[in-house]
Amino acid sequence: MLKTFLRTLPVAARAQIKAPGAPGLRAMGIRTFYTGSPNHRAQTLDGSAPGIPVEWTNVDPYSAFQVNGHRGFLPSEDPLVRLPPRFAVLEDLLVRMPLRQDDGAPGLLAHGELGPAVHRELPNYDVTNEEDPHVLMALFRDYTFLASAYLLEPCHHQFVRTGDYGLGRTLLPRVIAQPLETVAAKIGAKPFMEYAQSYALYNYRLKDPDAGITYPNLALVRKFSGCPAEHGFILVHVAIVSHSARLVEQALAALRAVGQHDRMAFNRALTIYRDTLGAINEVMSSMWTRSKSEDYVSFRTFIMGTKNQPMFPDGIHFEGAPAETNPRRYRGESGANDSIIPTSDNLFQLTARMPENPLTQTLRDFRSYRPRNHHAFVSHVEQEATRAQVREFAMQDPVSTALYVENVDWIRAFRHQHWQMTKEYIIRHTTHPVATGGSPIVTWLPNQLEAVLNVINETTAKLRVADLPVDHRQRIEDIMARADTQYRVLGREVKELQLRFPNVEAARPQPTA
Ligand code: HEM
Repeated sequence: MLKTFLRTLPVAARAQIKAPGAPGLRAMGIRTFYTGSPNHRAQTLDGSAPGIPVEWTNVDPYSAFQVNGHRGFLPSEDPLVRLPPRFAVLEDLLVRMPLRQDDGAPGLLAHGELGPAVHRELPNYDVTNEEDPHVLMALFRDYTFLASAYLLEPCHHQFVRTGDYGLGRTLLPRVIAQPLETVAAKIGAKPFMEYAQSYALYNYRLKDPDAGITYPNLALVRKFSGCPAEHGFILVHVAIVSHSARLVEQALAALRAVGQHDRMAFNRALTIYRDTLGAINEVMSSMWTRSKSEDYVSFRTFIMGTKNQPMFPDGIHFEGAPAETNPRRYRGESGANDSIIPTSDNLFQLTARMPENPLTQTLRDFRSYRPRNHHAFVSHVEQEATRAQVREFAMQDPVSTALYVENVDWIRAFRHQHWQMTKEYIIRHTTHPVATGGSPIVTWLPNQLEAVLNVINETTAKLRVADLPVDHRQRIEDIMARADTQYRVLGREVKELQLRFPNVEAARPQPTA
């Protein structure tokens, strides 16, 4: 089986794995769940984890993020918590950095001392020889934390004083810029803070290594603020994504079932997918209690991007980088870079039903800010669902149609709750027109929510509800009534908010990097 797997890798990768003294697949972050030959159930090389269908092959076998039915969108191994000792100064700066340190004392950011400390203390570490995927990922996490803290430190203080973000630092010093650029190139990321590879999914540790990835067992590695709301905000994302393995597995199972015209297998996959989305929505609800809404803006400043943001009207410069590569503009960290909703949108062919407008362009642009294997998986699901015509296949059978609608309704529920959170955590506390990822705050999220409500309305209009088995019938009737009301309320809300945010057009699209 190992031979079969090796044949699926690029030549250079094969040579490296087979080289004498090579660290082995696991140490290289390669946890495979595919055999490379079609129509087989996938197997793990160590024979331990549940398999997924083989149609999917991770495009980057070296990445610390392998998408599979064992870990879903989480990294293949829990994040590296501490950097190797040779990076002691960087480690020490990050420990002293948060507004409130672990011992309760104010950290460097609290008094605007991070910038001077970077200039005074940080050497220009040479990272060109770093190859271990987990060390690379930890370095990426840590340099992106430091870069964002450095660039946005003045904005934090201005916001605390005046409620306005003012201007950020625009020159990223070479001691951060150069190693960050090198590490980012090695892992195929943009050299800026990102949701999966830095802020959220590579930023947790297990309090008890033998217990599972559940919220109570999670702690943060890096922080900007150190307040409980920041802890809750980041780790609820991780707890949500801990359910994603099921989705990956069942998305592929559903695609395969369509290919084989296997109605029972399709309905089974959609049932498990639906119930997993239900569980995800439940964890999402825990955000309300685990991260207090009134505290969100106190740590949010540090996850802002440099694209479409008034704090960086001319972008930022990487010191020492070739002139033609400056200035840079990158979207900030955002849950929009999570892969659960994009995968679901693609599986149920919702992305294709989003309106053609700049807001939908933004949705696609967000998809490039994620690990290579996440991006490839999201695209793979889109291509395969389009090729197989998942929606069309579902519509040929009343129970499949009901299951399709019940899944889409959980996507609606996610977006609806998420929109309530955005109003409560952000819009209630600031008139800043742009979200951390650079999207216009009052129109972008409703663009997608409205499209999903449209799909529910269109699909249920074609369904003979009376013919459904009784449990589906009740659910579909509830879904129809709710979608109708939410559609009307959303339209009214957005109109009102646009009046309150006349400056929302400030979020005009800008070129990336
Ligand atoms: C207090 C909690 C949250 C708030 C205030 C919030 C806020 C936002 C905002 C403002 C956006 C717009 C994009 C941008 O940043 O420019 C966004 C997008 C997004 N966020 Fe969140 N978010 C929260 C929690 C979460 C969680 C826990 C997840 C789950 C992983 C998540 C997933 C997403 C997704 C998928 C999008 C894209 C929306 C779409 O496709 O319609 N968010 N979020």
